[in-house]
Amino acid sequence: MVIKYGGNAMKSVALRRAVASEIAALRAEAPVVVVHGGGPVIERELAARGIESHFEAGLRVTSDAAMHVIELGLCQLNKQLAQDVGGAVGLMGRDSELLTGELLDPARWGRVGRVTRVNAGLLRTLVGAGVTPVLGCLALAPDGEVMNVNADTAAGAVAGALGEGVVFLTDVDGVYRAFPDPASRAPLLTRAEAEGGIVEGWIAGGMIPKVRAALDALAAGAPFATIASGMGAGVLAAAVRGEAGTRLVP
Ligand SMILES: Nc1ncnc2c1ncn2[C@@H]1O[C@H](COP(=O)(O)OP(=O)(O)O)[C@@H](O)[C@H]1O
Ligand SMILES: CC(=O)N[C@@H](CCC(=O)OP(=O)(O)O)C(=O)O
Repeated sequence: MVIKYGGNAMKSVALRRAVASEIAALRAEAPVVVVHGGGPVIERELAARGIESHFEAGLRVTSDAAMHVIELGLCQLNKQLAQDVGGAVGLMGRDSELLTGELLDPARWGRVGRVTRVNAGLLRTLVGAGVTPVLGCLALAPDGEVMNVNADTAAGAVAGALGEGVVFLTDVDGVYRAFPDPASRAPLLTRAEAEGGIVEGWIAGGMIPKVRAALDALAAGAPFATIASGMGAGVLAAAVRGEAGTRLVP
């Protein structure tokens, strides 16, 4: 299965290690591919260099200078995560064309792209050799340079290409029908409900790319796609069993 890891669920070293050990424990049941972002690391690295960045429709507008810094930050995080998980190899999407794609609209977003092809064969080879791929979300653009891909989008594309289930770990227990009330968590959410939620506005901000990536993964053949919390012990395993989080259904 594919585990997407990023955002607030990696804000402290203790949390990062806790999530890594939950991911490592899951491998006793099924092989795992980790796809990660690193919004907090990116923010920190850009701020340290005085590079401002903002989001357009949930995607970070990425200048060439920002792209350079984002790659530095995410590559280092990638090595750290692979080490935390153990028995893993850290790679970026641009390595061996693991993730290739196209730029969305350079006039609007700079070097932001979407994934059109996944080197699923290499991921299967690594998993078959008993190694866990830990894949950073930066992909190869048609011009041979790196591009910035939202990590949820990248994880959804990987799950779809592998035909495997995906869990998106985040800082909330799933999709809430009345955010921020956790009692309003939807255990199941159909495509129609999710699309309605985006239009009506109760699914907003960073939840939109997660829901869209989950629906895209399902459409591409992933057997399940669940959004769950990376903040609590045991939640990941429960989410895989369908006992935590929000499972998107067709
Ligand atoms: N209906 C909703 N249910 C839960 N969270 C929501 C909802 N709508 C918007 N959100 C927001 O989405 C956030 C998760 O997205 P994001 O911050 O991008 O996560 P990550 O950084 O883990 O990828 C939540 O923390 C919450 O603020
Ligand atoms: C295009 C775009 O927005 N890319 C994201 C990539 C990292 C990411 O998605 O990280 P999280 O999963 O931690 O949010 C960004 O630059 O923040």
